[in-house]
Amino acid sequence: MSPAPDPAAMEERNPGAAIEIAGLRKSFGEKIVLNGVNLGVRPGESLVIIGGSGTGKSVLLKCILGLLQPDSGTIMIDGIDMTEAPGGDRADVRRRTGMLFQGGALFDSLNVWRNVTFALTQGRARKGRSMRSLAVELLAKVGLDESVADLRPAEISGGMQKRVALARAIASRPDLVFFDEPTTGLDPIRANTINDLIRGLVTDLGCSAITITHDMESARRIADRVAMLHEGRIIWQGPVEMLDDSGNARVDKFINGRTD
Ligand SMILES: Nc1ncnc2c1ncn2[C@@H]1O[C@H](COP(=O)(O)OP(=O)(O)OP(=O)(O)O)[C@@H](O)[C@H]1O
Repeated sequence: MSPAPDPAAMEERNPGAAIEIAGLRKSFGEKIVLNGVNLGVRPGESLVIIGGSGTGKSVLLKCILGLLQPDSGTIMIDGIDMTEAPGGDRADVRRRTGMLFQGGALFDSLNVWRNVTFALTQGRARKGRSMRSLAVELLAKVGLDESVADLRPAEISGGMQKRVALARAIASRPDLVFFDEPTTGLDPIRANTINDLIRGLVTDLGCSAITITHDMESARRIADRVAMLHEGRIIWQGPVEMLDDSGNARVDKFINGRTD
Protein backbone atom coordinates (compact mmCIF):
# COMPACT_ATOMS: atom_id res chain seq x y z
CA MET A 1 0.00 0.00 0.00
CA SER A 2 1.23 3.56 -0.75
CA PRO A 3 2.32 5.72 2.17
CA ALA A 4 -0.23 8.39 3.15
CA PRO A 5 0.56 11.73 1.47
CA ASP A 6 2.04 14.43 3.69
CA PRO A 7 -0.71 17.13 4.02
CA ALA A 8 1.82 20.00 3.94
CA ALA A 9 3.34 18.68 0.75
CA MET A 10 -0.11 18.07 -0.77
CA GLU A 11 -0.70 21.82 -0.90
CA GLU A 12 2.27 22.14 -3.26
CA ARG A 13 1.40 19.14 -5.42
CA ASN A 14 2.18 19.33 -9.10
CA PRO A 15 -0.49 18.43 -11.63
CA GLY A 16 1.80 15.71 -13.04
CA ALA A 17 2.49 15.24 -16.73
CA ALA A 18 0.46 13.01 -19.07
CA ILE A 19 2.41 10.81 -21.49
CA GLU A 20 1.08 8.94 -24.49
CA ILE A 21 3.43 6.82 -26.58
CA ALA A 22 2.08 5.34 -29.81
CA GLY A 23 3.65 3.06 -32.40
CA LEU A 24 7.21 3.75 -31.27
CA ARG A 25 9.86 2.00 -33.34
CA LYS A 26 13.64 2.04 -33.07
CA SER A 27 16.21 -0.15 -34.80
CA PHE A 28 19.99 -0.14 -34.84
CA GLY A 29 21.00 -1.41 -38.27
CA GLU A 30 19.25 -4.77 -38.70
CA LYS A 31 18.44 -5.04 -35.00
CA ILE A 32 14.86 -4.10 -34.18
CA VAL A 33 14.76 -2.97 -30.54
CA LEU A 34 11.37 -1.20 -30.24
CA ASN A 35 8.75 -2.63 -32.55
CA GLY A 36 5.60 -0.56 -32.03
CA VAL A 37 5.47 0.40 -28.37
CA ASN A 38 2.12 1.76 -27.11
CA LEU A 39 2.09 3.05 -23.56
CA GLY A 40 0.42 5.74 -21.48
CA VAL A 41 1.03 7.40 -18.12
CA ARG A 42 -1.73 9.36 -16.43
CA PRO A 43 -0.98 12.56 -14.50
CA GLY A 44 0.37 11.67 -11.06
CA GLU A 45 0.74 7.99 -11.90
CA SER A 46 3.81 5.88 -11.16
CA LEU A 47 4.50 3.48 -14.04
CA VAL A 48 7.21 0.82 -13.75
CA ILE A 49 8.52 -0.80 -16.92
CA ILE A 50 9.93 -4.29 -16.38
CA GLY A 51 11.63 -6.61 -18.83
CA GLY A 52 14.67 -8.82 -19.25
CA SER A 53 18.17 -7.62 -19.93
CA GLY A 54 18.61 -6.15 -23.40
CA THR A 55 14.87 -5.88 -24.16
CA GLY A 56 15.12 -2.15 -24.85
CA LYS A 57 14.05 -0.50 -21.58
CA SER A 58 16.92 2.00 -21.68
CA VAL A 59 16.38 2.67 -25.38
CA LEU A 60 12.71 3.43 -24.64
CA LEU A 61 13.69 5.78 -21.81
CA LYS A 62 16.26 7.54 -24.00
CA CYS A 63 13.65 8.04 -26.72
CA ILE A 64 11.23 9.58 -24.19
CA LEU A 65 14.00 11.84 -22.87
CA GLY A 66 14.89 12.90 -26.42
CA LEU A 67 18.40 11.44 -26.17
CA LEU A 68 17.64 9.05 -29.04
CA GLN A 69 15.53 9.80 -32.12
CA PRO A 70 12.99 7.02 -32.77
CA ASP A 71 12.49 5.79 -36.36
CA SER A 72 8.73 6.35 -36.15
CA GLY A 73 5.88 6.80 -33.71
CA THR A 74 4.87 9.58 -31.35
CA ILE A 75 5.72 10.52 -27.77
CA MET A 76 3.19 13.06 -26.50
CA ILE A 77 4.01 14.76 -23.20
CA ASP A 78 1.18 17.06 -22.11
CA GLY A 79 0.08 17.30 -25.73
CA ILE A 80 3.54 18.09 -27.17
CA ASP A 81 4.97 15.51 -29.57
CA MET A 82 8.57 15.22 -28.41
CA THR A 83 9.63 13.57 -31.67
CA GLU A 84 8.64 16.60 -33.75
CA ALA A 85 8.25 19.64 -31.50
CA PRO A 86 10.54 22.65 -31.99
CA GLY A 87 13.65 22.62 -29.78
CA GLY A 88 12.25 25.32 -27.46
CA ASP A 89 9.08 23.34 -26.68
CA ARG A 90 11.09 20.21 -26.02
CA ALA A 91 13.45 22.16 -23.75
CA ASP A 92 10.41 23.46 -21.81
CA VAL A 93 9.20 19.91 -21.22
CA ARG A 94 12.71 18.81 -20.25
CA ARG A 95 12.93 21.60 -17.68
CA ARG A 96 9.86 20.06 -16.04
CA THR A 97 11.46 16.63 -15.79
CA GLY A 98 13.80 15.10 -13.22
CA MET A 99 16.03 12.09 -13.74
CA LEU A 100 17.74 9.62 -11.45
CA PHE A 101 20.44 7.92 -13.49
CA GLN A 102 21.69 4.43 -12.88
CA GLY A 103 24.57 4.66 -10.41
CA GLY A 104 23.59 8.15 -9.25
CA ALA A 105 26.12 9.95 -11.48
CA LEU A 106 27.08 12.70 -9.05
CA PHE A 107 29.86 15.16 -9.84
CA ASP A 108 32.88 14.09 -7.78
CA SER A 109 34.39 17.58 -7.77
CA LEU A 110 31.29 19.29 -6.30
CA ASN A 111 30.17 18.96 -2.72
CA VAL A 112 26.80 17.40 -1.91
CA TRP A 113 24.72 20.61 -1.77
CA ARG A 114 26.10 21.91 -5.08
CA ASN A 115 25.30 18.54 -6.66
CA VAL A 116 21.70 18.81 -5.40
CA THR A 117 21.14 22.30 -6.84
CA PHE A 118 23.28 21.80 -9.97
CA ALA A 119 20.41 21.95 -12.47
CA LEU A 120 18.99 25.07 -10.80
CA THR A 121 22.25 26.99 -11.01
CA GLN A 122 23.49 25.37 -14.26
CA GLY A 123 26.72 24.75 -12.33
CA ARG A 124 27.26 28.48 -11.63
CA ALA A 125 28.05 29.47 -8.07
CA ARG A 126 25.25 32.01 -7.76
CA LYS A 127 22.85 32.74 -4.93
CA GLY A 128 25.14 30.51 -2.86
CA ARG A 129 23.47 30.89 0.53
CA SER A 130 19.83 30.45 -0.57
CA MET A 131 20.80 27.55 -2.81
CA ARG A 132 22.53 25.86 0.10
CA SER A 133 19.40 26.21 2.28
CA LEU A 134 17.26 24.83 -0.53
CA ALA A 135 19.67 21.89 -0.85
CA VAL A 136 19.45 21.27 2.90
CA GLU A 137 15.62 21.21 2.67
CA LEU A 138 15.80 18.72 -0.20
CA LEU A 139 18.33 16.58 1.66
CA ALA A 140 15.90 16.45 4.60
CA LYS A 141 13.17 15.14 2.26
CA VAL A 142 15.40 12.18 1.42
CA GLY A 143 16.33 11.63 5.07
CA LEU A 144 19.81 13.18 5.03
CA ASP A 145 21.14 15.53 7.65
CA GLU A 146 22.72 18.95 6.96
CA SER A 147 26.05 17.50 8.11
CA VAL A 148 26.52 15.83 4.69
CA ALA A 149 25.91 19.04 2.70
CA ASP A 150 29.55 20.11 2.53
CA LEU A 151 31.03 16.66 1.98
CA ARG A 152 32.15 15.33 -1.42
CA PRO A 153 30.30 12.31 -2.88
CA ALA A 154 33.38 10.12 -2.26
CA GLU A 155 33.06 10.83 1.47
CA ILE A 156 29.54 9.33 1.83
CA SER A 157 28.21 5.77 1.36
CA GLY A 158 26.64 4.40 -1.84
CA GLY A 159 23.15 4.46 -0.30
CA MET A 160 23.63 8.10 0.73
CA GLN A 161 24.86 8.98 -2.77
CA LYS A 162 21.65 7.51 -4.17
CA ARG A 163 19.63 9.72 -1.80
CA VAL A 164 21.62 12.78 -2.89
CA ALA A 165 20.90 11.89 -6.53
CA LEU A 166 17.23 11.55 -5.61
CA ALA A 167 17.25 14.99 -3.96
CA ARG A 168 18.82 16.38 -7.15
CA ALA A 169 16.16 14.69 -9.33
CA ILE A 170 13.36 16.48 -7.45
CA ALA A 171 15.16 19.84 -6.99
CA SER A 172 13.31 21.58 -9.83
CA ARG A 173 9.90 20.33 -8.57
CA PRO A 174 9.39 18.24 -11.71
CA ASP A 175 6.03 17.22 -13.18
CA LEU A 176 7.66 14.08 -14.47
CA VAL A 177 10.51 12.00 -13.02
CA PHE A 178 12.44 9.12 -14.56
CA PHE A 179 14.20 6.53 -12.45
CA ASP A 180 16.67 4.27 -14.24
CA GLU A 181 17.32 1.09 -12.20
CA PRO A 182 17.15 3.03 -8.91
CA THR A 183 18.22 0.10 -6.69
CA THR A 184 21.16 -1.24 -8.71
CA GLY A 185 24.17 -1.86 -6.50
CA LEU A 186 22.29 -1.53 -3.19
CA ASP A 187 21.78 -4.28 -0.62
CA PRO A 188 18.10 -5.25 -0.02
CA ILE A 189 17.66 -3.04 3.06
CA ARG A 190 19.10 0.07 1.39
CA ALA A 191 17.20 -0.78 -1.80
CA ASN A 192 13.90 -0.86 0.09
CA THR A 193 14.66 2.44 1.78
CA ILE A 194 15.18 4.00 -1.67
CA ASN A 195 12.02 2.34 -3.04
CA ASP A 196 9.94 3.70 -0.16
CA LEU A 197 11.50 7.14 -0.54
CA ILE A 198 10.70 7.18 -4.26
CA ARG A 199 7.11 6.09 -3.62
CA GLY A 200 6.69 8.73 -0.91
CA LEU A 201 8.21 11.52 -3.00
CA VAL A 202 6.09 10.72 -6.06
CA THR A 203 2.95 10.66 -3.89
CA ASP A 204 3.85 13.86 -2.02
CA LEU A 205 4.97 15.84 -5.08
CA GLY A 206 2.06 14.61 -7.22
CA CYS A 207 4.37 14.13 -10.21
CA SER A 208 4.16 11.37 -12.80
CA ALA A 209 6.97 8.83 -12.70
CA ILE A 210 8.47 6.26 -15.04
CA THR A 211 10.86 3.73 -13.54
CA ILE A 212 12.71 1.02 -15.42
CA THR A 213 13.92 -1.95 -13.45
CA HIS A 214 14.34 -5.68 -13.37
CA ASP A 215 14.11 -5.64 -9.57
CA MET A 216 10.60 -6.98 -8.87
CA GLU A 217 10.64 -5.91 -5.22
CA SER A 218 11.30 -2.39 -6.44
CA ALA A 219 8.54 -2.60 -9.04
CA ARG A 220 6.01 -3.77 -6.47
CA ARG A 221 6.88 -1.00 -4.02
CA ILE A 222 7.05 1.88 -6.51
CA ALA A 223 4.34 1.15 -9.08
CA ASP A 224 0.72 2.10 -9.46
CA ARG A 225 0.86 0.33 -12.81
CA VAL A 226 3.38 -2.08 -14.36
CA ALA A 227 4.15 -2.62 -18.05
CA MET A 228 6.28 -5.45 -19.40
CA LEU A 229 8.49 -4.92 -22.44
CA HIS A 230 9.34 -8.04 -24.42
CA GLU A 231 10.68 -8.40 -27.96
CA GLY A 232 10.07 -4.76 -28.76
CA ARG A 233 6.49 -4.49 -27.53
CA ILE A 234 4.53 -3.96 -24.36
CA ILE A 235 3.10 -7.45 -23.89
CA TRP A 236 1.17 -6.71 -20.69
CA GLN A 237 0.25 -3.72 -18.59
CA GLY A 238 -2.00 -3.38 -15.60
CA PRO A 239 -2.36 -2.24 -12.01
CA VAL A 240 0.41 -3.50 -9.71
CA GLU A 241 -2.24 -5.44 -7.72
CA MET A 242 -2.84 -7.55 -10.87
CA LEU A 243 0.79 -8.52 -11.34
CA ASP A 244 0.41 -11.96 -9.75
CA ASP A 245 -2.80 -12.52 -11.65
CA SER A 246 -1.80 -11.15 -15.04
CA GLY A 247 -2.90 -14.16 -17.05
CA ASN A 248 0.28 -13.71 -19.11
CA ALA A 249 2.76 -16.61 -19.06
CA ARG A 250 5.78 -14.39 -19.85
CA VAL A 251 4.95 -12.03 -16.99
CA ASP A 252 4.55 -15.02 -14.63
CA LYS A 253 7.89 -16.38 -15.72
CA PHE A 254 9.60 -13.02 -15.30
CA ILE A 255 8.19 -12.16 -11.90
CA ASN A 256 9.01 -15.63 -10.59
CA GLY A 257 12.58 -15.32 -11.85
CA ARG A 258 12.38 -18.29 -14.21
CA THR A 259 14.64 -18.21 -17.26
CA ASP A 260 13.34 -21.41 -18.95
N1 LIG B 1 23.36 3.16 -29.43
C1 LIG B 1 23.16 1.87 -29.72
N2 LIG B 1 23.65 1.32 -30.85
C2 LIG B 1 23.41 0.02 -31.15
N3 LIG B 1 22.68 -0.82 -30.39
C3 LIG B 1 22.18 -0.33 -29.27
C4 LIG B 1 22.38 1.02 -28.86
N4 LIG B 1 21.73 1.23 -27.67
C5 LIG B 1 21.15 0.03 -27.36
N5 LIG B 1 21.43 -0.89 -28.30
C6 LIG B 1 20.94 -2.28 -28.29
O1 LIG B 1 19.56 -2.26 -27.99
C7 LIG B 1 19.22 -3.41 -27.22
C8 LIG B 1 18.44 -2.97 -26.01
O2 LIG B 1 19.33 -2.28 -25.10
P1 LIG B 1 18.86 -1.60 -23.76
O3 LIG B 1 20.07 -1.02 -23.13
O4 LIG B 1 17.73 -0.69 -24.02
O5 LIG B 1 18.34 -2.85 -22.91
P2 LIG B 1 17.76 -2.88 -21.44
O6 LIG B 1 16.43 -3.53 -21.51
O7 LIG B 1 17.82 -1.53 -20.83
O8 LIG B 1 18.80 -3.85 -20.74
P3 LIG B 1 19.39 -3.88 -19.24
O9 LIG B 1 18.24 -4.24 -18.34
O10 LIG B 1 20.42 -4.95 -19.29
O11 LIG B 1 19.97 -2.52 -18.93
C9 LIG B 1 20.53 -4.12 -26.90
O12 LIG B 1 20.65 -5.22 -27.77
C10 LIG B 1 21.58 -3.09 -27.17
O13 LIG B 1 22.77 -3.69 -27.59
